[in-house]
Formats: sequence, structure tokens, C-alpha cells
Amino acid sequence: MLQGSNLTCVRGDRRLFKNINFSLREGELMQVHGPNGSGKTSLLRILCGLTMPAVGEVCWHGDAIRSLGGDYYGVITYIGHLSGTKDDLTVIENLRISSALAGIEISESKAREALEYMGLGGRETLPVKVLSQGQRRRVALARLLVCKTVLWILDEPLAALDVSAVKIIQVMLEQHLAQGGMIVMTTHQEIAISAKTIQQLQLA
Ligand SMILES: Nc1ncnc2c1ncn2[C@@H]1O[C@H](COP(=O)(O)OP(=O)(O)OP(=O)(O)O)[C@@H](O)[C@H]1O
Repeated sequence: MLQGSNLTCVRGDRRLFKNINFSLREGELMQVHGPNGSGKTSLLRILCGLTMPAVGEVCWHGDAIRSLGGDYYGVITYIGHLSGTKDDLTVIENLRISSALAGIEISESKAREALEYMGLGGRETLPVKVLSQGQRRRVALARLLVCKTVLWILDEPLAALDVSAVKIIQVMLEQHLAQGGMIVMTTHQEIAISAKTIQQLQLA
């Protein structure tokens, strides 16, 4: 279970949010909503342990994530709103290297399979810098297919995606939840996802 208790975030001289409380269990999705600048990305970074909250605690199965260190990073896959791809590396190098950095070595054939699924077949050896924004997003999201972590933390996963890619992601999210995975995501777009429990967290 992922639990946020009394989370408060201050950035510069602004308090973005305070007293955020939630519990997320296996098979559950939490969608984080709010206008630009309300603190959605800041909250996701807190849940990843990349930023400390001004007040409050994030716990994973009852343990504070700050006490878990690297063990916690083996549990999560975080895809930020900037896709984090490296321009001069090829599509397949991006996927294999980002997976290796997350602690998962994947074979070339497995990487090709994931890229094919994401609609990037035939583009594996192109440098990412020649891809469109939506294709770059697909490269970043391909990591979800190969890194089998239980907790996905996704910042605007649907940004720049076309209708067919949104459908692919929708299916991936639903399968992950059906297999007992957990997802926290932000999105400015409407997406209909079947899940046993969907929580909505609204930031002001
Ligand atoms: N390190 C920082 N120092 C000062 N201010 C920051 C810092 N990081 C973020 N902020 C500010 O905090 C506010 C919230 O940023 P954040 O990216 O969390 O918002 P968001 O809800 O994700 O926005 P969007 O919908 O535009 O992606 C913004 O005004 C941002 O400029």
C-alpha cells in the first residue's frame, strides 16, 4: 500500500498544497487533477522520493520511503512529463539504457517487441531527436512494458499522444491494474479506465 499522510509542499515562497492524505492499494488508480502550477508534478516527485515534503510522510507498506532508499526505486516506474529521452541515442538505445538505469537489463529482441507494440516498429535505429513529440512520448512509455514494477507514477502520460496511442496506453493501464498494479497519474485529458477503484485527488 502507498500512503500519503498530511503532505504539504512549499515551493519558493508559495505553499502549493497542504494536508494531502490518501491510501492506494493493489489494483487501484489515483488520478491527480488541478490547474497549471497547482503542484501535480511536485506531488508526484514527492511520491517518488525525489523531493521532500515540507510536512508529512509517504509510506510504502507502512515504511517511510525515505528509510527504504534504493529498495523503493525497485518498486516504482516514474515517467515524468518531460519524457527524459536522450536526443542523440537511438530509439532502441533509449529504451534499453533507461531500463538498465532502472535496474532491468532487457534483450534487443524484447526491446524491439515493446517498441513494435508502441507503434514504433521500423524506427528503432533512428536517433530520438528526429522523432515527433508523440513518438518520443511513446518511446518513454515503452518502459512500462519492460519494467515490471508494481507502482507506476506517470506525469501527463497522454500528452502529445494521438487517439491510437491513447488507446494503447489505456489498455496497458487497465492490464496493470487488473494484475494488481497501482498507478498514480496526472492528466489534463479525459480517459476512461476500467478499474475496481479510481480515486480522484484535486489540487486547488
Ligand atoms: N524548485 C522550485 N523552486 C521554486 N518554485 C518551483 C520549483 N519547482 C516548482 N516550482 C513552482 O511550483 C509550482 C507548481 O509546479 P508543478 O510543476 O508541481 O505544477 P503542475 O500542477 O504540475 O503544473 P502543470 O499542470 O503546468 O504541469 C509552479 O509555480 C512552479 O513554478
